[in-house]
Amino acid sequence: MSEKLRIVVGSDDAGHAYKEALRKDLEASGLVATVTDVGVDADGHTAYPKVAIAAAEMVARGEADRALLVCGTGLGVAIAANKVKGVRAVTAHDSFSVERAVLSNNAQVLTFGQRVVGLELARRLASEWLTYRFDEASASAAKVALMDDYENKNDHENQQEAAA
Ligand SMILES: O=C[C@H](O)[C@H](O)COP(=O)(O)O
Repeated sequence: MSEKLRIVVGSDDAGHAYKEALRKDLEASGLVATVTDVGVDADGHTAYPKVAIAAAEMVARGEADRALLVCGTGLGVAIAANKVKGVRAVTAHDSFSVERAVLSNNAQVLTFGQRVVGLELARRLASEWLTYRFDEASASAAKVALMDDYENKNDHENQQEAAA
């Protein structure tokens, strides 16, 4: 098995219970090096974009390998995490999508909806997720690179416009 993963977990209040359960599973996993919890705590009411962006920024800075985020649907935290440059976040509630999120899309962020998926399925999907590693030599790598190219090109053009 590849190197152990550094994982950041986060949720809003709608995803708090699942985030707590998943964090405990991750902490007990032999495939995980570290778990960082960016909230919320039991009394927390931080809006989902703030938590998701904080977690995704840790991934973008290289402080975490992956993030596992939970909100009511999983959608809001995915949308917010995808605003962070270099981050690919997906919501996936089935086994095949979780596998392909890593092997096809090199997504570093997986999100669940506490109001959508059962807890035991979410726990199983998270444990499967830990076993996958993106293969930079695979045919999928060139497709992922197209997204990075687009993001970097836009960034460069925006910087040039700002400087003009
Ligand atoms: O995507 C958003 C989440 O589901 C969130 O937990 C709930 O958001 P809402 O309160 O705006 O419906």
